[in-house]
Amino acid sequence: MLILGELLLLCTDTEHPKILITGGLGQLGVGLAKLLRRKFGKNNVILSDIRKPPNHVYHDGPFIFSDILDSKNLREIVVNNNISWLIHYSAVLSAVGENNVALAKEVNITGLHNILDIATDHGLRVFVPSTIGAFGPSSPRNPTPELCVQRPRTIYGVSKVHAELMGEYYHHRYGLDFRCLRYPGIISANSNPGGGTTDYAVQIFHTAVKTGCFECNLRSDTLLPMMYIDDCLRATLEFMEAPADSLLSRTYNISAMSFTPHDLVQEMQKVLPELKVTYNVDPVLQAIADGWPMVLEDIAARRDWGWKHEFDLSELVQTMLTHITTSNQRAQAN
Ligand SMILES: NC(=O)C1=CN([C@@H]2O[C@H](COP(=O)(O)OP(=O)(O)OC[C@H]3O[C@@H](n4cnc5c(N)ncnc54)[C@H](O)[C@@H]3O)[C@@H](O)[C@H]2O)C=CC1
Ligand SMILES: CC(=O)[C@H](N)C(=O)O
Repeated sequence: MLILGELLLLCTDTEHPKILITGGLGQLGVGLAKLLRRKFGKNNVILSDIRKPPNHVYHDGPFIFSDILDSKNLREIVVNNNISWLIHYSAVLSAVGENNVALAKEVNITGLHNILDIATDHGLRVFVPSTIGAFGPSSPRNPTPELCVQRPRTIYGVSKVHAELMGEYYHHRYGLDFRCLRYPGIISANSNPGGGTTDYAVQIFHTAVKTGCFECNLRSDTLLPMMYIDDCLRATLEFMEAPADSLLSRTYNISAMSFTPHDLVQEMQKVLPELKVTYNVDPVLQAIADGWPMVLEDIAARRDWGWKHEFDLSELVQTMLTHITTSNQRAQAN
């Protein structure tokens, strides 16, 4: 006969999803693993990547090597660990992708095919993030609705539209529980961005605190949708938990705020009045940003599964500066 403790353990094990995060050592994966582990238990969330994790990540919970291009190995990991949710974070982002189209095609398209096939074969719930980069210059840019023309001009954007369409196709054709959010540019203090067009909005905080100045690679009036990482990760968890019958769509925009470099600098100068910012525009990045949404409309996410952001520009700036200043002080003290 089972004693109460064993019974409770069995219930928790069956109630909690067993989650694999691919590409987990990038800007977003470690934070998501922390959030999911808090909710579902440390051992129910496996972080994976093709790189060696820093010590604190290795000791925080299960980590394994997984190359999404090795479909046999990926399948073994899913089967051996009884995975039920797959969070597919591996990707080559917009700026890196324009410098290496072949790599972006392989990781973002071939890799995605492996993920969708394995998720379908094993009945997984699969999350694939899309991006504001899935829109292009012919999309309405202010605001950009959920459903509109999508003709991106980057390999990153093309591969993300492909992911949205393939995932929705697998959902309708094979019943795959595919879920996709179009993230804005994500701002985080403890993790670095992986080579995108919106990276300036993270780098500016670190450089400003360290040196008091910053050289921005986008024009001062470039309006783009952005979100603080805590909102992004919470949205991902809430969306994954949403009952399937509440989801009228499988791909949603999510939005929090839009700002230009000028707006961001003005807000930062309220705390760092001496901050000096100069502009040295990168024409490749500027052309990408000029084709992306200025404001993302997210009515459907708010209506269907209750999405609500918490951080606006002033909260973002205060939180980022507090985090960075505190961790710099801690590093200096050690
Ligand atoms: N960070 C952002 O502002 C936004 C991110 N997203 C999406 O969210 C997801 C996560 O983004 P980030 O963490 O910022 O990306 P990132 O570029 O920081 O990290 C991507 C990770 O993928 C890994 N990776 C590359 N090739 C791989 C392979 N063959 N097998 C397994 N892993 C591989 C890399 O080692 C890296 O750790 C991506 O799909 C990205 O497109 C979408 C919109 C905004
Ligand atoms: C918005 C994104 O998808 C990413 N941060 C990028 O700039 O490529």
